Amino acid sequence: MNEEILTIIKENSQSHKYENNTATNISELVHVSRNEVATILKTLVARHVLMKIEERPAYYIDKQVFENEYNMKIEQDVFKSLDLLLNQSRQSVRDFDKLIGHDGSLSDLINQCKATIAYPPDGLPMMLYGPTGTGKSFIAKLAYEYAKNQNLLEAQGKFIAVNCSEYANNPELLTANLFGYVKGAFTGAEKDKAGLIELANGGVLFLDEVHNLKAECQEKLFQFMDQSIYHRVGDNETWYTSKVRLILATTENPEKVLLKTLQRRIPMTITVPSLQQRGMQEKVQLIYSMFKEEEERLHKKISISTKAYNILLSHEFPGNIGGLKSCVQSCCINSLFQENDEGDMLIQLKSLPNSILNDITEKSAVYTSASEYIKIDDLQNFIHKEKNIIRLNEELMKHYKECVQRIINEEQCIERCRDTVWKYFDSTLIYKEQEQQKDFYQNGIQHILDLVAGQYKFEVTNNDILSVCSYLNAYTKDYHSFRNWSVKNNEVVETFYSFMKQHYHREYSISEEIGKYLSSYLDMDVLPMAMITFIFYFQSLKKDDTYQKRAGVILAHGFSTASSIADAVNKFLGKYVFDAIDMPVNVDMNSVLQQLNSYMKKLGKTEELFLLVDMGSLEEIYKGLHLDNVNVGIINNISTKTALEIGNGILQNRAMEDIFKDVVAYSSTSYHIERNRQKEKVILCSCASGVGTAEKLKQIMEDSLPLQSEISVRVYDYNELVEKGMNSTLFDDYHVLCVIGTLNPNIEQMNFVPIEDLIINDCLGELDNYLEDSMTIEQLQDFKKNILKNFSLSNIMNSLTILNPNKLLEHVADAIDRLQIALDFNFSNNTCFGLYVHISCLIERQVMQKEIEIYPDMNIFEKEHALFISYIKESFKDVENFYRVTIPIAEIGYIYDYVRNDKNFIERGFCI
Ligand SMILES: Nc1ncnc2c1ncn2[C@@H]1O[C@H](COP(=O)(O)OP(=O)(O)OP(=O)(O)O)[C@@H](O)[C@H]1O
Repeated sequence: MNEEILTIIKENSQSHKYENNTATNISELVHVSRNEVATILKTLVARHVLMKIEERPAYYIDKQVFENEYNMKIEQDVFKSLDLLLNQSRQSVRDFDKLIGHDGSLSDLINQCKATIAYPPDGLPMMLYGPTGTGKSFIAKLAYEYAKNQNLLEAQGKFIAVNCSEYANNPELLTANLFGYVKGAFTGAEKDKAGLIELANGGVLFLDEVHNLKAECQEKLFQFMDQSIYHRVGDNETWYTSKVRLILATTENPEKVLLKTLQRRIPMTITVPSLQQRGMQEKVQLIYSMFKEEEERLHKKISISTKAYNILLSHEFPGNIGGLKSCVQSCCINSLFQENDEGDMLIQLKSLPNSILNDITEKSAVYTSASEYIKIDDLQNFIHKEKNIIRLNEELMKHYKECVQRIINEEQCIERCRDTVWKYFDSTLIYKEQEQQKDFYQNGIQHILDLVAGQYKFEVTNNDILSVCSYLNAYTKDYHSFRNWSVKNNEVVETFYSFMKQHYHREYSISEEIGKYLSSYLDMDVLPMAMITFIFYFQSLKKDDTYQKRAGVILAHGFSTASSIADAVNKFLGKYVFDAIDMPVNVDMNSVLQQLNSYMKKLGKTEELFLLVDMGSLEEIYKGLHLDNVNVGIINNISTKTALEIGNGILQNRAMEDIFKDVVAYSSTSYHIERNRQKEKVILCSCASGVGTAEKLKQIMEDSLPLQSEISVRVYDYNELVEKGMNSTLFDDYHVLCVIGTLNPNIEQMNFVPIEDLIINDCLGELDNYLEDSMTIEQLQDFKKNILKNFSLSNIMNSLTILNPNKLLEHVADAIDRLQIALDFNFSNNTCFGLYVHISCLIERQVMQKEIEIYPDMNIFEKEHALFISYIKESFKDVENFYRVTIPIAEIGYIYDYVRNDKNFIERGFCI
């Protein structure tokens, strides 16, 4: 019982949900009376295992967890409030540990400070150089505290700070205040006075904004630095001495503002980074601690809207940490009377100072799925990420152990783990780092992900790169704890890892591959628990289209038969083609089917699945599969050789049946194809004028389709359509509702709508016949309305050609007029229209030098229709001259097809 209670309290303590650890809550969870739980809790407090917070209702915190987190020892076991406990933890923090970033961006700086101030015998002068508000004064004060704590200073040694900019207009006064003066040294010097240098004797003198020191004062100062002696102002005789550790600070480049002689006497210049350079983790910590201070000051809890919070995180404060701090304070003042039902003060977007609101730009876009308001205390969850990574391990392990103990099933286990990992990765993305901050490390990871993505056919987004970087950052920072944790849990991690391999072969292979690259490129040793985390994360990666269309899986009995074959074949093919499912040797058919069906569920929208099995009745398998809109080909008795042949066929995009037939011909395999895929309904755009025209036509059609229509539009080469007719493989994959184009391909059983019908004739009624089964009445009406709008002649011309459509039409109309005169008959409106469009596209093709060179039986056409060819040449002479093109015979052939299909031409029985 104690164990169970302790686990609950530990978990809540780790996630800072302390308030959940009340006796009542716990008694409900463990199904034991509240009194009994209260007695147990009391004993645990007495044994210093738990701390009691005596609020109403009282709650409990795991002492060890708290002590580890705050890196301190707590003597007391009972506290009146949580704030008192937190206060104690804060007060116990010594000197440099008070700096946020002491274990991060400022750790080198702190080491430099420590070494300089402790340098024997009396420390060395140091210069802190950095933009305003970055913490130079704070660091100087902490350096003093450090020296004090290390007994480097005399007992009475003080910290004296002087801001030189306050004396900018009166440099003499600064010199006098620093070095002291004697009576009569200047008007008003009524008696001798010791300077600050003397006051600081045995302690630290901090000179801020030192670039304001005039040359004279600088000279006096370096003499003091050299020999620890100086004159008071007005007395050049007496030497005074003082033992002071000097810290100087400036926002200006010391090399430009200080005398060389002074510079030489400052051996250590320490650069303090700007707020932007501190990284997201430290920003969160700063915001947290600033609001925490305000909570204490105002005796109120604070919640902040995610929008306001994200702006605080991403805004570039010119005043750096100081600027952020004043912004936090302004927010609190502006929201003093803004409360929610729980009495929390609410910081909203409107609480931000106007200067920041006016500056909100695109780059403030932040990625968080958190709820609308965040409690300041909850920000803690985003801090200590290094420890979070161990907590993440713990949580994953907990789900897995529950699965092993059969408290939850495998599916639930995977779902919970995935959820946990995604939430973790989400929280690392609260703020998108800016592009220019990409460092070598990030570039390396991007390169690795790109390499692996190419091989495994998935897409990598910028967020993926940031997420992986962020995880690996935390991982390297806390590598030792991670390794210790792994050693302790080694056995379970190993079985967990093979469990993952069995269920997610593809993601497993991706993680392994990335692990290998990380080790060879970035010298990183990725432990199995980190691999497991990646396997869960990579389940979210979007597979690219080719993978999406055709998938392959090898299913075999034996510990690693399937995965060995799959790995070998994938390596050989240089692409990830096959997933693998390893089945225990004596497993029954039901379990096989169960595995397969859950695999099919994971697969998503695949059109074809190649299922390679080692044995078993094909019939038994396909009858047990839940197939939904996917064609499945099952082949048995597979080997590495047959798998390789099939993999090759998949990559070459050969038809499933052809691939299987080839394999069966030389091996003792058999196959069965279960066609279950519903063909996609399409409208085909195919134009004699070329694929380019068809593409543009497709665009207009797509713009006209109603939003929710299940019909899509595809382009198909006109000549291929004419040549192959219904035998084209296109019809295996698609249910073609109709073809729209400039010239009828004359295929039986195929509906054709000439483009001109969409423009001039009210022939849209015909579309009803073709589309009524695939669209609702409303959708059809919308579609037709959009067509009428989008298919005006000028719109078509504008979309189809890059040439000036008005000029082009004028020329074409003239040429067609001439052709009609030569032929001595008038084309029907439809033919005219078709010819306008066709010939305009034809001219554009010539101009762009993309002419059509083939016309079926061209030689015969040339011989038999010489007269027609000469008419065209004559009629289009001006067009040819104007555009400097020559209309080739093949193109004339297609013009002839228009003319020959004209109803007036047919009626008059012409033959030219
Ligand atoms: N690392 C840090 N952790 C916590 N608080 C910090 C940190 N750095 C600075 N601060 C806080 O930010 C505020 C500004 O710091 P500080 O005045 O020391 O900056 P500065 O560089 O001396 O500025 P200036 O150049 O304008 O004098 C102070 O309130 C300080 O306590």
